[in-house]
Amino acid sequence: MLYHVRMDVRIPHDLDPGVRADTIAREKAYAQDLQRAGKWRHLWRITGEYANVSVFDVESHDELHEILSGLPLFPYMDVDVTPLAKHPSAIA
Ligand SMILES: O=C(O)C[C@H]1C=CC(=O)O1
Repeated sequence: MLYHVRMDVRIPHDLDPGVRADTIAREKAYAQDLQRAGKWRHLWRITGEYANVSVFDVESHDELHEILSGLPLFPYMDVDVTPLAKHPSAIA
């Protein structure tokens, strides 16, 4: 099942710089592991924003929820999920 996910990152300005750097480093490792596993199929920066659009390929709503809620930056994100279905005119 494919899902379009938009993540807007809102890290508080007063967060300890060490905690910030550690959280971002853990987020990167977590995201790259999921990409290698084929679960996180696309990851794009939205130009000019601390936000991304992503496409996930997972088995269920529950699996996606588990992945998203496990993001180290999850406490500092607004997440918007859109389930994707096949378009009848798509050729691939
Ligand atoms: O920077 C972001 O968009 C947030 C998050 C998503 C992947 C990652 O490494 O960080």
